[in-house]
Amino acid sequence: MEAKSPSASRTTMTDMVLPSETNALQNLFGGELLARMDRAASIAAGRHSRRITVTASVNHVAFNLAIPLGSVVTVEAAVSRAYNTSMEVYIDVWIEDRYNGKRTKANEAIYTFVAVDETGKPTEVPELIPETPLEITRFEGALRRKQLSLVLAGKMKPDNATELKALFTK
Ligand SMILES: CC(=O)SCCNC(=O)CCNC(=O)[C@H](O)C(C)(C)COP(=O)(O)OP(=O)(O)OC[C@H]1O[C@@H](n2cnc3c(N)ncnc32)[C@H](O)[C@@H]1OP(=O)(O)O
Repeated sequence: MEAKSPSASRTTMTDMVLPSETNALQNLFGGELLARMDRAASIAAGRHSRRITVTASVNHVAFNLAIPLGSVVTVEAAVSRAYNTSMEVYIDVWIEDRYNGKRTKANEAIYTFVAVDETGKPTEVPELIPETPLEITRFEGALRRKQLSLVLAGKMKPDNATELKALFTK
């Protein structure tokens, strides 16, 4: 399988915030944003693997900035690291100023997707080769995030999480 760069999976979805998608403060409801991020990340994982992909884990979400009703919201997702059958997908969320078009980063999230065959069995994905400094930073941090996710899910013994342990022993 030929290795791919993050740009091969980059997925950009732009939409606005409607009244039915807001909370009591008239800001975008968190669950609605999670769904938008999941859709963009699923497309990115599919573009990298050219397989059916399923969400295995939501590793991190930060709702840093409330997104008001009427905002133009852009969700950008790209695979940040690929393993055997799983892929980490990094998602950045931006809002756009109505008058000058300036973009502000509102949120970010990290999801794990697994490529599966028609029976739902995990199947191999191409290697990912990062190119830009940001892609390299995200690639390098991905293994400890995978180990943390597996430890929290009870799928890895903490003793085997070498990258994660290294964070505390440096
Ligand atoms: C787009 C959507 O919303 S899809 C709907 C929501 N998602 C789903 O329905 C998925 C339901 N879950 C499943 O089908 C299965 O649990 C799967 C396919 C995710 C994993 O199946 P498993 O039998 O556990 O497979 P297995 O243990 O071999 O793991 C497969 C890969 O996932 C990784 N993985 C599994 N769980 C996690 C986790 N919690 N965090 C990070 N990685 C994980 C494994 O490390 C492995 O990666 P690798 O092959 O790259 O090393």
